[in-house]
Amino acid sequence: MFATPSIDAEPPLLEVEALSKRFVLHARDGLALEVMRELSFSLRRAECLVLDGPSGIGKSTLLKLIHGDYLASGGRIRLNFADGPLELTELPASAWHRLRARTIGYVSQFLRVVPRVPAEEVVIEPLLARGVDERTARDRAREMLARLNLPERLWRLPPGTFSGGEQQRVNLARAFVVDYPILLLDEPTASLDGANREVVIELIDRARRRGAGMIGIFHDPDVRERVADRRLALEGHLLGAREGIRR
Ligand SMILES: Nc1ncnc2c1ncn2[C@@H]1O[C@H](COP(=O)(O)OP(=O)(O)OP(=O)(O)O)[C@@H](O)[C@H]1O
Repeated sequence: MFATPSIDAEPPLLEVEALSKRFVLHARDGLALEVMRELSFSLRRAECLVLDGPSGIGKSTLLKLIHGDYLASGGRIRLNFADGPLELTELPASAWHRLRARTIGYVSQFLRVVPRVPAEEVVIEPLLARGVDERTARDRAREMLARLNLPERLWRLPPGTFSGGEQQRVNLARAFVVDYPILLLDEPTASLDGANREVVIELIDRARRRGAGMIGIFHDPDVRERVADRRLALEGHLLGAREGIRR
């Protein structure tokens, strides 16, 4: 008898094994802050994994480790592509730019604005980086900004002076305008009103339907409930700062 291939036979999109992180505070006489110890989990295609756990437990740190903003102190992060696995913890610094442009989208808590670059160009940039022609990129960026209800009069202005919610919507447009296989969402609805929260929930549903794997932090319990396919409680795996300080 031959085994029937099933979707479960597919390797997970992302595998995290025994991931650890300690920050060494050089300005504090080399004090080490242990934030994560041997965390293991996996992320499948077409799912939204929601991180649970109290403030300071390491949720944002986990997203930053996967996005390559922080170096792991131990363990592995593996991406399984159709043509084989890629070990992110061994990736040279020069390869990260391409990986972020093509594979891992990230909505950070705060928009990192580049002075004088208008909102529309901020959203177009990841499309151009993926080789989309300028006309199509502009149309798609405008469509996404309109979908997120950013007033058209703001599109040609740099977002540095925008309100928190307006900046957050530029950030969201930049991440959702591209069909990233993996999306990391750090409080994407924190500064939004109810109507725009609904738009984000729809964008997450749409990303799930096209097969994206998402890891998200959502403080709003209603949003958390509605978007989560699975939850990952960090308490069991992580040390809070209280226990973590060691020399
Ligand atoms: N760059 C850094 N240097 C030193 N310590 C850091 C750094 N980044 C995070 N930490 C510490 O790591 C711990 C976890 O922080 P993190 O932001 O990941 O928590 P969180 O669970 O996302 O919290 P919140 O829900 O409040 O956003 C905190 O004690 C924080 O002070």
